[in-house]
Amino acid sequence: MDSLSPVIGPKLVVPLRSVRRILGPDLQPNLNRICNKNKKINGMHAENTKPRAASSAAAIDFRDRDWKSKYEDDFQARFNIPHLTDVIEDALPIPSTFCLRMRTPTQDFADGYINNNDRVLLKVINYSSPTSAGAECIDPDCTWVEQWVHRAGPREKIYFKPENVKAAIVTCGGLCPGLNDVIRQIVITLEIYGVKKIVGIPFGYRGFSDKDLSEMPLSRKVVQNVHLSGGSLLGVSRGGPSVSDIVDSMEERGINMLFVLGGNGTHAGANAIHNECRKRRLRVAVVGVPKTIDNDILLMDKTFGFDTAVEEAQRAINSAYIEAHSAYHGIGIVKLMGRSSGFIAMQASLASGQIDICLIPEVSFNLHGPHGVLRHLKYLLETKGSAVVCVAEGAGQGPMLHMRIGAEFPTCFLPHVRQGPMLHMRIGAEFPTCFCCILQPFLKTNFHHFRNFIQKTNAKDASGNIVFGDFGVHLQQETKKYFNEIGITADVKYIDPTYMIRACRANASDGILCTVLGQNAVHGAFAGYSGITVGICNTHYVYLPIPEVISYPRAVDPNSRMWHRCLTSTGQPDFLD
Ligand SMILES: Nc1ncnc2c1ncn2[C@@H]1O[C@H](COP(=O)(O)OP(=O)(O)OP(=O)(O)O)[C@@H](O)[C@H]1O
Ligand SMILES: O=P(O)(O)OC[C@H]1O[C@](O)(CO)[C@@H](O)[C@@H]1O
Ligand SMILES: [Mg+2]
Repeated sequence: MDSLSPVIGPKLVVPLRSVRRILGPDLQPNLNRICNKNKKINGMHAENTKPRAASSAAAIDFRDRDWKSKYEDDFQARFNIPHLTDVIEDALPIPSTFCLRMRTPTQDFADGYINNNDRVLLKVINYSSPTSAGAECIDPDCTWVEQWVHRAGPREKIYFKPENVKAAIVTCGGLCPGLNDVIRQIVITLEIYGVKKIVGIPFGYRGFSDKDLSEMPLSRKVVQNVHLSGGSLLGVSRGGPSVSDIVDSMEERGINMLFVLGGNGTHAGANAIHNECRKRRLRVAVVGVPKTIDNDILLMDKTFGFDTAVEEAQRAINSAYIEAHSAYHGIGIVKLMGRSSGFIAMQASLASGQIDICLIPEVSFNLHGPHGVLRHLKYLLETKGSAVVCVAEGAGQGPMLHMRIGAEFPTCFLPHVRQGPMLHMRIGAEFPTCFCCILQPFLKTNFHHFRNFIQKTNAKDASGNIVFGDFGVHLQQETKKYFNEIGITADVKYIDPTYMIRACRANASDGILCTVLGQNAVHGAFAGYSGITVGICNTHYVYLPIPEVISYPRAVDPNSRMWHRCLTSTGQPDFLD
């Protein structure tokens, strides 16, 4: 297959540390060598720099007549969900103690169990061409390939006797609307199975090691009304003890079911805890519930809290609109969360219909220059009299690099990533600039053209996440400066509702999502699964192996219908030279 043929797949954002992890120890020196070599040849024309690994070592040989069935088998193996019996041969099932039967059963009341072989289709669109908007294709012909994942829900056989269970719940990372709803449902469902020992670990993973923090006994009575307020009953934190210390602590406390509520960092921790438990041959189920208002977890329709955050953001946007609309030459700027994904900003802009410019991390833009954001603001003041800008926290931190693996990015560098997906990386913060020069001949966009990005801070939070400079403040200052310089009056108002959109109670749709996810987490643990997480795919609830949902953060696809709808709604041009 021609290495430059248009193979289109799902989009991904890969931070540098992930690139290094994906490359593996064998290929890492290549990355380093390319970077070092490029430092020496700095100044050379990009056209003259031939990448070492430009040839595509295709992951799939599409000439093989069986490639499709091989792909489907491989997919099935990847999405197989780990079970206690994989390592503990003598773990025997017992009939489920989860029962909704009425005291006087009627004939039409089904048990409601899920068969272990039930599956949900992950991708439901049959794209007829790689050029169809948002197409996710495996091969150049965009052949229909079935991708099935495990259906979530209660099983007829369970692998834990409720009287022997000590279940623990921990909430990690930042706050998210709905945490209390999930905690509540986990506790209620555990009690229906007959579990008596349920505890909360205070303040995230930290609660496993901090001797001053004691576990919180939980029962239906304790959690009955917790969903009526936001935050987490248990508290949250970033950073914390090592995985082996966490598992030591679990052994000491006799915890054999652990429910972990958190984002991609928390899930990486949960998977490591699951692996450590396996290594020690412990009969423990570790089940995650994805929590992130950023909606940056792969494969799911959405994560809980996201809808609420978008809804809360409406108030800030509406205030910005009123302020801007009521002022002479008013400009309202609203900054919303989204470290590496612009879902909140995009959806909030779409929902409000009041946004003129939406800036997200996944889409590069120039602030200054003839086609920059500031020039467009001037145009909006001249034509509309006011303007409202919605900016995601991670926007403007550096130009984005978009490459299709196989077609533009050498697949030999990414042996574990399937042919076809797009790479979206923030140059500088997530992708080394020197490596980028090497790839320049293959890139559609010349990243040298982008300028006026915010200064890198190099700061990290306790979990190792990059802390970005405040682009909202930067945009406000640059806007004021620009209009001052060109002698046009502009009344610039900046609203930062950052914590207000997440420190609130879940709305009704998130409330339902949390309820179902919490219940399914308990069903998964009792069914003997571990190292899994729960999610909603195409409106159905599923169990997924943790590594598959956190291999990189989910990002807005700049070629997706949704981003195009957002552009249609705002009417903004691209801000490229
Ligand atoms: N690779 C990892 N292995 C083990 N533990 C991790 C890993 N990454 C993060 N953690 C732990 O997971 C917890 C939460 O991580 P983090 O602060 O990144 O939040 P998160 O789960 O990604 O949620 P949010 O969406 O709010 O950022 C922290 O206690 C951190 O120490
Ligand atoms: O200030 P905190 O608590 O670290 O949380 C902020 C972060 O939370 C998130 O919403 C989710 O990780 C990020 O977008 C944001 O950077
Ligand atoms: Mg995270």
